[in-house]
Amino acid sequence: MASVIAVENLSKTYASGHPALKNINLDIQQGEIFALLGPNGAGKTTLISIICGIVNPGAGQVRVGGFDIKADYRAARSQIGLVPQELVNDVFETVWATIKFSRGLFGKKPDPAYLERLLRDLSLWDKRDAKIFELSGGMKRRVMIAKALSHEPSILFLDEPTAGVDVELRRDMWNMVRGLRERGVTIILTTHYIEEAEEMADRIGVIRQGEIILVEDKAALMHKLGKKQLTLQLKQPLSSVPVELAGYPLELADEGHALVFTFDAQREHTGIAELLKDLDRYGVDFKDLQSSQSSLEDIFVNLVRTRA
Ligand SMILES: Nc1ncnc2c1ncn2[C@@H]1O[C@H](COP(=O)(O)OP(=O)(O)OP(=O)(O)O)[C@@H](O)[C@H]1O
Repeated sequence: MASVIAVENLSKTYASGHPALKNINLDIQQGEIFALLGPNGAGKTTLISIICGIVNPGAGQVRVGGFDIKADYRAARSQIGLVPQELVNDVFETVWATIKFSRGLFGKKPDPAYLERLLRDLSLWDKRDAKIFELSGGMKRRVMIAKALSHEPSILFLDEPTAGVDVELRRDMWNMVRGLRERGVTIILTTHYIEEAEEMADRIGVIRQGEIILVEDKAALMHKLGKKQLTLQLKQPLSSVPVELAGYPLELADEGHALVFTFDAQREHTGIAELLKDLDRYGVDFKDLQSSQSSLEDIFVNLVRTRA
């Protein structure tokens, strides 16, 4: 697959002297949904802002659709739609005027049919003649999305798209993102919500203190790092793991009422059969058992913690 965004050796130090990005290398593939995950202050917005030409890059090179963001700014920028974290709208304009104007900014020919479809998709058609200040917060956010898509970009950036939005809007957004992807639009989203990355992304990048510490196919990431746990509800509580079972990765939980065995689900030999035999041999009886797969959240927390 062709890469639509190529970031090479990108570093950024703000005037304050803060190194926000350190030698970032990243390729975004055409048509993928890429989730950039990272804690507060990791550099997500800085990276997006540089790619979109809002913040000056320091060292390094960024190409969008083959165009250098500095030398060919207009060509690069016209391919991008950006939904920023904060709401920025001229509040006295109508919804319709706002998106019509935004399209015009990119030198695109008027296309009322396209804009109508856009507003309908975002459940804003009924509000087309309303002024922005008359809208609810969620509707204003929808207008931001409509604005970002008004010039039919092939790449859409969503910076924390669902921070503070209700369940319904979040679901609508996810549906919209999937619909856009089906039409070949490349989507890059930043998020704190790991469930969002888990639900939406094809690939996940983790950024921490200005460095990309991991880029991986979501499925491969979960496959590679995902551990499974077997939880046994004990008939009699234990005060400690019996010494005879010390060789197993076991932990007590639920105040001694449960025994948790962590294993690698990818290995052929999980050790479960031996464990169950040994539990029987050493008289540890259980009344129930269940297994669970670690979520991307567990993986992410572990990753950030182990690198800290
Ligand atoms: N204009 C600026 N001047 C100086 N420092 C800045 C500026 N903008 C951001 N920073 C700093 O750069 C670092 C990265 O900030 P950035 O906004 O890119 O992080 P983020 O990952 O988007 O965080 P969040 O999840 O909180 O939005 C932070 O330490 C921040 O304080």
